[in-house]
Amino acid sequence: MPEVHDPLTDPAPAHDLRAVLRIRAFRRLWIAFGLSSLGDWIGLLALTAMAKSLAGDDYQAANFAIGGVLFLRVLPALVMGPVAGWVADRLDRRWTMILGDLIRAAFFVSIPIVGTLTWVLVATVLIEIVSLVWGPAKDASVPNLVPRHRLEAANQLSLITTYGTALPAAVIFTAITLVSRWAGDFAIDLAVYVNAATFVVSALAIVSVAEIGRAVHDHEEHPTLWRTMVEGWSYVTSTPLVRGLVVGISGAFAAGAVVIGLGRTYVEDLKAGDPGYGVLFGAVFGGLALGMGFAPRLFSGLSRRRLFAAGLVGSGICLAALALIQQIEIATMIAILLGFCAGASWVCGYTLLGLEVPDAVRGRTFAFVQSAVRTVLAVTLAIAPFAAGAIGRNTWTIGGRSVSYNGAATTMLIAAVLAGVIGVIAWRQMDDRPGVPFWRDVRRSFGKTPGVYPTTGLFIAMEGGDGAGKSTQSALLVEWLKEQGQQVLLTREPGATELGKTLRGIVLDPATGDISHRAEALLYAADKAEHVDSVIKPALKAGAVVITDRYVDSALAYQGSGRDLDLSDVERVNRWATDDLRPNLTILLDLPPKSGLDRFAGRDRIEAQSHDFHVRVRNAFLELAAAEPQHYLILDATQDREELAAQIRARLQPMLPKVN
Ligand SMILES: Nc1ncnc2c1ncn2[C@@H]1O[C@H](COP(=O)(O)OP(=O)(O)O)[C@@H](O)[C@H]1O
Ligand SMILES: Cc1cn([C@H]2C[C@H](O)[C@@H](COP(=O)(O)OP(=O)(O)O)O2)c(=O)[nH]c1=O
Repeated sequence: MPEVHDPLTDPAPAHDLRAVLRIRAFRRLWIAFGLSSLGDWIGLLALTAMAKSLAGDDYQAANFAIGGVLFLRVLPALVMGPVAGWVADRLDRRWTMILGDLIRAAFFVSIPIVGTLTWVLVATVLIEIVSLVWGPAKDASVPNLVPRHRLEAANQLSLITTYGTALPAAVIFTAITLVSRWAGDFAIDLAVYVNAATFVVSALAIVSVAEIGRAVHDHEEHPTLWRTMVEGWSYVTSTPLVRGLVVGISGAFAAGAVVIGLGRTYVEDLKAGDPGYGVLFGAVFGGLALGMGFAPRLFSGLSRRRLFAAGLVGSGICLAALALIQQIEIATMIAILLGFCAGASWVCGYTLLGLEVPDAVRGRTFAFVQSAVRTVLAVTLAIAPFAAGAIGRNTWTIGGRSVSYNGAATTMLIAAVLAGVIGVIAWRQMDDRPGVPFWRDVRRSFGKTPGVYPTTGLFIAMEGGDGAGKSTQSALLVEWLKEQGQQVLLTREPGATELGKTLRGIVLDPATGDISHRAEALLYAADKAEHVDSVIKPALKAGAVVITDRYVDSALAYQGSGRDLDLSDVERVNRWATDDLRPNLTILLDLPPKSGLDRFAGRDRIEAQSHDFHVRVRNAFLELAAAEPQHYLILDATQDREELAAQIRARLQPMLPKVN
């Protein structure tokens, strides 16, 4: 693909992943990185399989060998993570990556040639150490290749690629082992060679990215792992919600890790061999990707906290089913479901952490979570196979029938119970909708219709807390749109119609006092119904750009989450009221509630609600946006007016109706 555009002026929105890939240098680095990740996963599968076969037929020895490989994979990161970053900062990044790839390729080639278990283990550690320097060199060069506003999308792409390549790796591994089954152990050797080849190709790809250049030495301090852990720990332990989240996220990881750690012997017990292992591994990671990608959208009406805890309990149930149902085809289905549940929890946990942890400690908290997850991963990967080996193969004779029950399945069952217990504890600590039965929530949140998006004109909603700057930005936007020759209508809720004015008087006048929350929701909904029918729809039909200052999201946030109403009830009422007409784009001006309310002095009936109420409202807005990112532009409203206006214009430019 030739470089036909300037990445700085690419009009695509900042979160558009394809726009990052249009940047040639980044695209090449990404290809190299994708290949290395793919190679890494194939290598992991091949080395565990090799460790097993080198350990011989002894169940215990095989489990110990696999546990050893997996544990040694994560050990260097634990011990040397921060040091590796420091080293990477002092070397030429491009050469670090090229040599890193070549060295890893050489180590992988050496493994089948030497062919001893000791060398498998030693080489695993050495390869991992090289990877540890390679990773930060790559991460640090990305900001030099992409413009600032695309950095987040670039990071997201890196993350997706790191975990996403596990699935094709599993497919390739399975294919190699199936095709060359007749070749015995050579199949595994072949997988290791394929893996080495991916590193060589990756090195070649990096040779062509001259832009990476020499590391600009910065003096930014890298906090030690120890300090990160201590600071994160003190914040996490003193905040119940965050404590629940961290324990839960670690639990979700541990559930996945148990399957990976025990998978090799588990499939052996089911007589499914190497191809079976590849399939099971791919199933867990495929499910994980599905859960991360689709669960929040699939259950968009379910509170994130509930989805988080439900995912954990679900992982536990799947793990138990996996232990009890000893049949490879069914086990594969369950493994997908298990990955899905763990992925749903993981992504909700991360979103919630992002929402609930204040700016000042967020960096440290995330660093703590990363370290905690690595530790849990290392411990689980190491302990699970050892526990399985220690339990061994058991056969009991009950009533004349012999029942065999093996260490791998027993250990999974124990882990299942632990995951379930953690899920229930997380549920208890975090449930934000006590009294509303879970299944009713699920039923209502599932399988919603997608809503109606206008095809003539353009419908834009401004949303955000009180004082976020919606009126200011709406006015600036109207001015710009008119300059572009657009027909524009600026309107607002509540109070844009005659009926609306009366309703606005009632809902906002402090003299109204406390009214039933359902009545309040219905008054706002009545204002919307009149607004949509008599103002918004006719203007859109005439081809205008309609900007509304507040719309349905305000009702979902203020009445659905601020008040103690059922979010899905509020949603249904509002869908009905608006004929399910949705904005083509919602601009969310995000601001901590206090900053917004400090911008002015008077308080109407809603603004006078408690601080907690406004925090719930803010989080609800962010969750709505996170569930459907393609229809949202989230802006940090602490920026100055002009900066905000420029970002809004950049996002809207490609969406505007054609002017004759
Ligand atoms: N980006 C900004 N930075 C600082 N103050 C702002 C900004 N945008 C608006 N304001 C001020 O904040 C107050 C609330 O802005 P307004 O646009 O009325 O918010 P909203 O319509 O969301 O309630 C006004 O006094 C406005 O001048
Ligand atoms: C549209 C809408 C607004 N509201 C609230 C949010 C605001 O506090 C108030 C509208 O007040 P308004 O003064 O128009 O908004 P702002 O303070 O942002 O300029 O009504 C709801 O609770 N539900 C809704 O559906």
